[in-house]
Amino acid sequence: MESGTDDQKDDVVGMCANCGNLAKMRCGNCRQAFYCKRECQRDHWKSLHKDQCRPYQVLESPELGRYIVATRDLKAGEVILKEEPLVIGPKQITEPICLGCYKRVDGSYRCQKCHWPLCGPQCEKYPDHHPECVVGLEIGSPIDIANFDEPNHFYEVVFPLRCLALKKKSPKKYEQLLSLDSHYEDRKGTFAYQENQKSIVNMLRNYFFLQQFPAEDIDSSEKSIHNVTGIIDVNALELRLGESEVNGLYPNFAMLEHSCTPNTKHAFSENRQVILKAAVDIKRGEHISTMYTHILWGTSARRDHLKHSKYFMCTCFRCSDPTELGTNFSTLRCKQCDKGFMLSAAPLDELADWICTSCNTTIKHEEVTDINLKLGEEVEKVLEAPTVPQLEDLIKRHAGTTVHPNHYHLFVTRHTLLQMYGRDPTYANEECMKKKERLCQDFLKVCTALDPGMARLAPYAGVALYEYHLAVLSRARQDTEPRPTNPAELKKDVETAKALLQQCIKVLQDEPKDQPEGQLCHVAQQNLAELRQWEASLFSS
Ligand SMILES: C[S@@+](CC[C@H](N)C(=O)[O-])C[C@H]1O[C@@H](n2cnc3c(N)ncnc32)[C@H](O)[C@@H]1O
Repeated sequence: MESGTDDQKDDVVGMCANCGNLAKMRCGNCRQAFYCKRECQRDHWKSLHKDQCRPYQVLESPELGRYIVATRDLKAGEVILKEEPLVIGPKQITEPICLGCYKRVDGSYRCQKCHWPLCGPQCEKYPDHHPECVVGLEIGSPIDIANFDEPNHFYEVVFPLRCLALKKKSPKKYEQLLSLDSHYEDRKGTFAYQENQKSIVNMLRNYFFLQQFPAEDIDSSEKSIHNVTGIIDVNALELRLGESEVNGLYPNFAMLEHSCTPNTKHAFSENRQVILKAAVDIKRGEHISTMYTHILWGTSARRDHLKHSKYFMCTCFRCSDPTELGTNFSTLRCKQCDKGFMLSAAPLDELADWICTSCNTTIKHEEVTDINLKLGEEVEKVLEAPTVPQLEDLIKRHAGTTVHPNHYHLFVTRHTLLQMYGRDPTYANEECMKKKERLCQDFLKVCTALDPGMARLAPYAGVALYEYHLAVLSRARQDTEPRPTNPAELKKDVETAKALLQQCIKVLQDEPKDQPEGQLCHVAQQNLAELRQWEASLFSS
């Protein structure tokens, strides 16, 4: 059914998309197509517009290249885009997986034609597997995989090969793929380029003899292969499947620009369509963004990652603000005075000094990098086999002397600690549960400041909301034996626990059902039903 016409009246007129007459009405969904009358809209919807109607348009600027803006106001949760992948395949570094269904393999079955490990005969038939099967079959080079527990370098060629094979299989898709940004010139001579030369370009050309295939079927020049690996690195999306992670290229999604406070989130359907939703309300004309890097990294780590993997320096609102939206996610303590904090004097200049907010002492950026590296190493070591006393000690020591309590290295440490209180009976007493509650509150405040729409922090916030409800409930349960001493307080706690579970479910509802976050959402739903029953039994008479 076609979308309605736009009720928002403005004075803009255009040409009817159906008959070419002067028109004042617009399609209510995209606000781009004009119509002179309802019948024209209906006819145009059926003939063309149904496949083209979308609430955004692609624009271009010298700073961003192509990017996307909303053509009408979008509500949080609204679907902006649904799209099939052009091509899908293993990530560059992966343990051996089936090239048909992407489950882990143990080597007990090999494709009868090409000898790539698969799950069984049924997976030989998947069209995804066709390109490497044809190449393997024609050339007969051995697929020499013996260890099935560690990443294997053979898989590095599969995704680029599948991209190159589109030339013959689907020239239109190949054209779409080649229209994506590869940053070929920026990549030339870089470490990634040199590594790809060995592991992908030489492998495809010399081991799989790609040049022997007709040029009209497959591009096998060094430049073409590098170009395709650049397109993958710059544009591919990661899909988490049950047993593995794979990459997919989605050409419309690839037009989204990066922001460190993205206004969209995305998920994948069972048939691997990407579904992009607004994470917050987006106004007409606003840029629509996603996030290419890690939201829980500090500014210099994020910008460095974007510079080396996506070839641009981020200048977004969060990167430009030395306090990172008031969270102090990268802030250090001043070693000269005991009250000041050190912030970058110019966060968009990676070489800038850092300056104390209280005594104006400055330090060099190298010293900041050094402090972060050392703290990162310490945190990583403790998180290998964390205990409550170790985590408490680490946070107390560093929050008191080295970094701001919200510093990103301590933030992930807190996320582990808030889950540990209450699990181990030694750390489940009243005092520990109070600490758990406070930790969850502080953690969620930072989550909300960094990512108001929970575009990326949903898994973290979902866990914190769930743990917070556990802390509140543990207090509530203490007051029920043999009968509530303070029914008003008890009621308040039960209400709070219910609200936290509801929020947890809302935050996690789009998470994949086969991943821990999706499973936690299910547990929270069950807990909420049980809690309602308990509440009814408590206050029934
Ligand atoms: C996935 S592509 C996005 C589409 C791309 N602009 C195009 O025209 O094909 C990623 C590339 O877009 C550019 N880009 C994306 N977000 C940006 C941002 N916030 N600032 C500057 N450049 C950005 C960078 O060149 C980046 O490597």
